[in-house]
Amino acid sequence: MNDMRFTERDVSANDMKIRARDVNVHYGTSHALKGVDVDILNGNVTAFIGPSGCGKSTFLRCLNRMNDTIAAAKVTGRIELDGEDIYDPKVDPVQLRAKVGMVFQKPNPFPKSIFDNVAYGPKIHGLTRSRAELDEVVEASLRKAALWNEVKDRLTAPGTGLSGGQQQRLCIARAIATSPEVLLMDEPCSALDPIATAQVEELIDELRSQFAVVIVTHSMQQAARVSQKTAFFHLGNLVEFGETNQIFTNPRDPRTESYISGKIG
Ligand SMILES: Nc1ncnc2c1ncn2[C@@H]1O[C@H](COP(=O)(O)OP(=O)(O)OP(=O)(O)O)[C@@H](O)[C@H]1O
Repeated sequence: MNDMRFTERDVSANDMKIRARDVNVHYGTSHALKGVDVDILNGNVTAFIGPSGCGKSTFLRCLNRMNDTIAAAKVTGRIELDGEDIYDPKVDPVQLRAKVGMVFQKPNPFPKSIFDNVAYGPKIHGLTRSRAELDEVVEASLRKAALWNEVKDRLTAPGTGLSGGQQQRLCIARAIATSPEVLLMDEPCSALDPIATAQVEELIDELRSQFAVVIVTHSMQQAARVSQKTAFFHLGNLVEFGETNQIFTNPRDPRTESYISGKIG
């Protein structure tokens, strides 16, 4: 299949989840992200790669307005979720973040029980009407996060007592308990050992059948393993965006080539 046909298929209205156009971010006078255009598609894992400080996390945080929480950050441009402008003043960022969930680099369970960590989002968003329904959501979320079998007999134990890899899967369960449409993951495996990393990577592949997944990673091997689309950032610019296989085997921009061959970064 040639690239043009891929492009036509990929941008069909059903596949498009997030459409970002001319996104710029300034932190005070520093121009951290420069005119970025990206399409995030349903059923895909999209990896953001690039050297430290190139703007990957800054752009990721634009997608659920987490930059709103950073006083110095000013975001311009347009980002649509299902065709709706997420920066429209009518949009409630808390509701938006239930639809566009996020998992951070360091597992950060709340100082609550395993059950309450997962139940928190459905409770504050009023998504369940009874205790039985809440129990179902918690179990389903822990199952989707591949953690249920390890914790089902100790749901009242503190989430912080789990291993690092289990804590990260708990955070994934917490993020998916509100039935998000997009899951943003900022270096989700960087604090994990190789076994826990493999478990989370396997999970990411399963999750993409339910949500669009976006992952920031420093590991090119991980990007190649888990993603279908890759965006390469450099000095605040989106240099190249395309099929992961093409980016890693036949990059079009010399800067991408230098990065994947280890010459920059
Ligand atoms: N809260 C902030 N205040 C001021 N500047 C920031 C802030 N967060 C990021 N920056 C700056 O914006 C630029 C992009 O940072 P960002 O964290 O998005 O890069 P990154 O590609 O995710 O880096 P890394 O791979 O090291 O996490 C950097 O120059 C960084 O110093």
